[in-house]
Amino acid sequence: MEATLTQQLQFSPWIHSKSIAAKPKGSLHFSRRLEEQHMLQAPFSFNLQLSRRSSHHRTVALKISCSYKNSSVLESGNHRVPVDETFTIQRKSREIESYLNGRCIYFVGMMGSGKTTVGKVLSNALGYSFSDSDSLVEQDVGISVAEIFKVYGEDFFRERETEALRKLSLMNQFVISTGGGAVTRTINWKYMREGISVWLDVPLEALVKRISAVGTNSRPLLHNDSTDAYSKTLVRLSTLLEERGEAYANAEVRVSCEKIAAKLGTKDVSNVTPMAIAIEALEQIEIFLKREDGYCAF
Ligand SMILES: Nc1ncnc2c1ncn2[C@@H]1O[C@H](COP(=O)(O)OP(=O)(O)O)[C@@H](O)[C@H]1O
Ligand SMILES: O=C(O)C1=C[C@@H](OP(=O)(O)O)[C@@H](O)[C@H](O)C1
Repeated sequence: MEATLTQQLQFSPWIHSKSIAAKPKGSLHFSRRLEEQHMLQAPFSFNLQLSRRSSHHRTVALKISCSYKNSSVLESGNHRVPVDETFTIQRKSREIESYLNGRCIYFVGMMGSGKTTVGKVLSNALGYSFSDSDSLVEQDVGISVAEIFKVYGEDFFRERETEALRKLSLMNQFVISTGGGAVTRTINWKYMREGISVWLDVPLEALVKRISAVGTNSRPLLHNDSTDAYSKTLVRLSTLLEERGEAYANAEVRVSCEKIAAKLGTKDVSNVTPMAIAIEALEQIEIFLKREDGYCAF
């Protein structure tokens, strides 16, 4: 989808033909006639076009034109500059905030899918607080998730995880990173439905690469004594994804990293930044709200 915003700026600065002519070829140049005169005052207009493609990488087209005594004496080529993602996420956040009406956003997804990383980016953009259900459990029990699994077992952890989600369901204006296994319990969905659940759908290979980069110490379900941690992590994550795939699909919103990468013209999701994912999450949440007609602007 292309949409352009054209901004005409007219002003008449003093222009020194030599300084402009010194610019690299193809950027700005004067016709020959002007070069004899070193100083002139000419009506000078900028033409800025913000072109919006379907992806988050919008660009600004800068076209400069200048006329002197009713004849064009200066022209520039089209210059396209990427518009910073920060501008985009701030704009999207402002657009959606009143629709959200303070409801929490719950990120669900496999270990390593970016729930915490993207969650912090989004909370910052929305001016929401950020919370991580794992951290709440650790604060409640007083030891790490890995130690909880070791000392009390997974069932104990799952009970504490549900309690953390129950407490979070009473909050407003939070972005919440849930543990990768939160989707496995129906009761957890009851709590997450108080807000909007967003599934970060990341390909298995990317998950393994990301987790291998930081190690599996904090993820007890991936603990292994194998010398080849990468392949063990791959096998374990693949099994978990197989078991949970349908559960993640219960989320109201899905953010596909592969689709974002495709919009960027690549198949490599490692080029997809947390900011780009957060922007896509906002766009998909907006679509969800409009489809459900569930938003009520103030
Ligand atoms: N879009 C991304 N591109 C590259 N690395 C990422 C991206 N999102 C997260 N990561 C990295 O992946 C690892 C896991 O991210 P994290 O946010 O902790 O995932 P989760 O909370 O879902 O387990 C971290 O090292 C993080 O820096
Ligand atoms: O997938 C899982 O079952 C788990 C994921 C972990 O959270 P992250 O998704 O933040 O790693 C943590 O809740 C626990 O180790 C169990």
